Amino acid sequence: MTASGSRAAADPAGTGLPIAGGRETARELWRLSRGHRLRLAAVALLGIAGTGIDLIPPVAIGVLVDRVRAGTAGSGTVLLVGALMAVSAVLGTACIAATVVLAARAYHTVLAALREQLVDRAMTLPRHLVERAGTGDLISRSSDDVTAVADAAPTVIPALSVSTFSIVVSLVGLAALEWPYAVALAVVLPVYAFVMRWYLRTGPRVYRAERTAMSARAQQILESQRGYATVLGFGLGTTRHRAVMAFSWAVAVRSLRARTVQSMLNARLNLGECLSLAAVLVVGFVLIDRDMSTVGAATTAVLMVLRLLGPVNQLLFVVDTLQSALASLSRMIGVVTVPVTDPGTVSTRPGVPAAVRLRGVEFRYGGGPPVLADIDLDIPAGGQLAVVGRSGAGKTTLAAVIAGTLRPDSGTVHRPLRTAVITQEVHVFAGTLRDNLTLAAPDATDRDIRVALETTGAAALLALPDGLDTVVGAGGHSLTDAQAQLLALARLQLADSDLAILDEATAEAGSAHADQLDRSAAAVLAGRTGIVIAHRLSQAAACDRILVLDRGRVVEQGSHAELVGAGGVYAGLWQAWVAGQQVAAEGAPTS
Ligand SMILES: Nc1ncnc2c1ncn2[C@@H]1O[C@H](COP(=O)(O)OP(=O)(O)OP(=O)(O)O)[C@@H](O)[C@H]1O
Repeated sequence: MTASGSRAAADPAGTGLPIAGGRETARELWRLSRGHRLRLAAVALLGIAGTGIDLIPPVAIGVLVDRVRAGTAGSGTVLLVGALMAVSAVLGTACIAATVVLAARAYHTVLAALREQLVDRAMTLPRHLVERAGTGDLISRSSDDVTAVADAAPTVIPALSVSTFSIVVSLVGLAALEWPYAVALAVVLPVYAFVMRWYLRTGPRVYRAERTAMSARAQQILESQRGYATVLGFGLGTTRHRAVMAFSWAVAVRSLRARTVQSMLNARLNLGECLSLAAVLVVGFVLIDRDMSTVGAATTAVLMVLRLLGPVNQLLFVVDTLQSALASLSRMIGVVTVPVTDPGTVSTRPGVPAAVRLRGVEFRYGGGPPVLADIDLDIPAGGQLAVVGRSGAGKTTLAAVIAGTLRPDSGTVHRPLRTAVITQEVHVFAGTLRDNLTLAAPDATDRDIRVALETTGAAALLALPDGLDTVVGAGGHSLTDAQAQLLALARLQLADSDLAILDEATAEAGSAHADQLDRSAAAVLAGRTGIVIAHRLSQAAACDRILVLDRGRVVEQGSHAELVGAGGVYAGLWQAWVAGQQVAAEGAPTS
């Protein structure tokens, strides 16, 4: 249990889910912004206009200073300057507010689309990928990372856009005033560039380490909860507690490092601020001394720089949150951009869409020994194959490889595009009986549902307290195992897939319901290609062909009669099963 979590922490790139690179993240964001690009152009225009208007007060104050010094400032001048400042404050604020609102609309929509895609993709990720990375990683990406990006967006995006516009517009304004002022500021800018460079090198690494540690901790807690019975059964409480403590401590250490880096950023920003003001003041003094600038112009320059310091600091300050959000964003996009399937290994057979064909299939769990080897298999459209074998022979793995939830390490799998699987763990979703039945057939009418229930011998489900409106699953009416199996079979009937894979679909049945479930399974399989992972050999006998697996290899193949006649492995299993049935019948109470 501990292994997967510690591997994810030690080597996130090797065993975790993929993390998108900078280019991939930018490409995906650009793709997601489709439909909002006009709005983004409006954001840019309004931002430039707003920050431009913001320069009016420094210029007006500079003019006022010069007039006062020259003794030409009357009450009219003061009133005019005041009016200009008031108008610019109203207009500038309106423009910036519109920029922020428009940008917020754009990022909320883009983030919602990204979150939707993340959930969609998370549901269909290849199982081997999730098993290797650990579910904790996936949960952390769809919770912690989504929260980190959603929390950061309202502060980062306005700060980023307003700061960028302010810097550009102020530099142009300073150059228009007297070019040496712009040069003085430009000379100090490398200090900020240095701070930014240091931060970009340190920040992402520190934040990624913090998030990875959080993922590993989530995985530990999740595994302790899932394996609660085992933990109690083997008295592993203290060991698990220590493991969770160790992973929590790793989070604390990395969080401390992240906060230290943040404090160092603050100190360097203060240094940049002092240098900027000093540079403009010195240049102003020299220019005034040589009659190249007025005191009013120097005042304007200092006010512009003071106005600029806020946005610059804000920009560098949010780089912190921006880095953290970008790290989360690249983890979210890493999931979204996992390729949907590997077309080279699992695909539909051209010309025979409902047939199944496997050639040279080999499968290993996590690089271990082969669990399936040299599997060649043909099921014609409409044919039905039973897979039998001892426990651990590889039957479930074969079903998952054919269904496409596991990808073979080598060989090819052709299967119908529309494939549905029923596993032993039938999940009843919280919701009405109707919702549960129409999961894979959202357009089905109540009439379709009734027909499917009758065909599969599950009409008894209609007798639940509120019929199709009965709320089942967590918090609702609880179904027996046999009822849940019937529901799954009726759901599969409604989905009307070309290939149905029943993996131990009747294994949970109590003996009283076994015959009913066998009949229901036969009704579902009628008219479509079917694969039955048969533990009850009566199911195998009803199929056209039987495939016998032993330690991942096909050891026999043929019809029931052929295999019984051949006297091999299947014949032995059949004799043992028939004998077991007779003993059970003799031991059964007579009525
Ligand atoms: N997730 C997994 N990781 C590693 N090994 C696994 C995993 N799942 C199954 N195995 C191993 O693969 C082999 C085949 O397992 P599989 O469940 O496919 O057999 P099976 O024939 O369906 O067994 P059963 O009838 O008991 O369900 C077994 O040795 C099993 O321990």
